[in-house]
Amino acid sequence: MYLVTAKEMRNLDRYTIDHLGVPGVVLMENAGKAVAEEIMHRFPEPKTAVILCGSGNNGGDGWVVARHLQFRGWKVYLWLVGAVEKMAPDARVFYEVCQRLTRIEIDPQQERDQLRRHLEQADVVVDALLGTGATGQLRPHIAEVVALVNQQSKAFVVAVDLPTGVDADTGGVLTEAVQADLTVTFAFPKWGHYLRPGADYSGEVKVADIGLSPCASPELEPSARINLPSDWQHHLPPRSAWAHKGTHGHLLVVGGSRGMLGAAVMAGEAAYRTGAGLVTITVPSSEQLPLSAKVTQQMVWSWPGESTFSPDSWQMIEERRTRFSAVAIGPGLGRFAGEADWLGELMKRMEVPMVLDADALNILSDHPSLLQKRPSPFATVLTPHPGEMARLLACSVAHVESSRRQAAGELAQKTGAVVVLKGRYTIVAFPDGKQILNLTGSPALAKGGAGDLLTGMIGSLLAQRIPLGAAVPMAVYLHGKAGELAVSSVPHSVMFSDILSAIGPALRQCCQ
Ligand SMILES: NC(=O)C1=CN([C@@H]2O[C@H](COP(=O)(O)OP(=O)(O)OC[C@H]3O[C@@H](n4cnc5c(N)ncnc54)[C@H](O)[C@@H]3O)[C@@H](O)[C@H]2O)[C@H](O)CC1
Ligand SMILES: [K+]
Repeated sequence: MYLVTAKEMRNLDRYTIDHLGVPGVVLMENAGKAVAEEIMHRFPEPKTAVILCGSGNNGGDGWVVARHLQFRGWKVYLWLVGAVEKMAPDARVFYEVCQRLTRIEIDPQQERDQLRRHLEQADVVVDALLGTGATGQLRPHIAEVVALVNQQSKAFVVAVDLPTGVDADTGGVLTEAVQADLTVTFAFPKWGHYLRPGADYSGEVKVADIGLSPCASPELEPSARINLPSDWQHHLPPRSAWAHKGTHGHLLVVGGSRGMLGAAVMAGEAAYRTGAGLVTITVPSSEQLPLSAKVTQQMVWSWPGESTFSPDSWQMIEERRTRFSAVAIGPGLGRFAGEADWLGELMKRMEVPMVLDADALNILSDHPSLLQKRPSPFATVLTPHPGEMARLLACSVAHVESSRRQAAGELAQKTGAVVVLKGRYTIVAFPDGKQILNLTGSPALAKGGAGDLLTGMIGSLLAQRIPLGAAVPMAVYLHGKAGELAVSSVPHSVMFSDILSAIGPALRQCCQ
């Protein structure tokens, strides 16, 4: 499923209407009917609705909603918040239909008390004021109505396409926004539904098919998609009875400096749970004994070094590096003298797909040119959380969080790496500009170790030679799904072991 900007949506709209010749009023009828049906699905018995319509096509959808509800016995209070003479032509068609059906309140400022009375009676409020056509700060007459809607607390608020006041592309709030319980959007979800604060105003998001062309042509193809198993599940076929431990790749996990062994162990365990045939963890030689006491299934390989990695010991890598089909660097890596040369040399010598996380990312922040050492065509995946992203982009965390889509895209295009910007609704950004938004996840993942698990899962699927474009979104989806399935009682008490145990059930749900 695509995830679109307002411009991409308009392009698809225009293609369907102008090129294919589907009348806009047909799309509008389908849109409004879809909203009415979602409302009646939640309220099977006729109730009272206040429907607030702007003068654009978002308002046009609102007139259609009003007609369908009224035909099904609802008491409908209809308000035009805008100027009739400025009404969009398609909207006008349905406005005039409603005029023949019922009284329409025209909203001059002095009618606020009447609007308050209607809102007090409402079981449902439909926000059809502004949709993807909103630009700039809300004009005062709209902002005042938004405030009135948010002041009432009884009604179930349904936003048409977008909550009025939410920017379709950034999720930013234009002055203020309607706090919706449900948003019914059309054809494809918009970025604003899943970027804060827009995500918080959208409530539950339902996508309605209104008969829009799925995708007109390559140049009209949106650049983003929602992460769905249907896009990659065929890359993880059932296991062959003839498989052996060498069949499913060998991941090398590099990390686990003194006091941080657990991170490397969690990454390694997650890699096995996600299907890797073999997993080796390499730690500084001083940590080999304690690590060996902590692990059973992972193999342990000691790297010369006292508590951290000795930067000049490449003999063994040359002897063993061809055993591995992917490498994950970072879980519990720590910082150490000579780190940049060490990481650069490792990135150069490991001619396999690589995932970099945690302190490997922090070293990169200080030495961005290290990425140029990566031999082509071997893929590199960076998995920053917002703090690491801020360091990589030399900006503030607040800036990253207020422009997640742009930040992830910028780093991917600048580095040529695949970027996984973690957080609620993780974004996977590819160097070619394509992006994937992931909707799975749970507050249970907001704990130490969750990132290490994801690193191991990405490394595991890369080690299994699953194509990059499938391996990364698959791991991100499964990680979030495991976080959901791990919650047996409350998210507060979930341990990494619960998430680890839930990887199998998540795989079964998505890939069998
Ligand atoms: N395929 C589809 O997605 C369909 C979508 N439909 C609906 O159409 C709107 C987009 O309609 P559009 O006319 O382009 O814009 P809006 O109605 O969202 O708003 C334009 C309207 O609002 C005024 N305005 C703009 N900015 C502001 C502001 N900051 N403050 C106040 N007023 C503002 C502007 O002057 C216009 O009057 C989409 O969201 C869907 O709901 C189609 O109905 C069906 C196909
Ligand atoms: K709206």
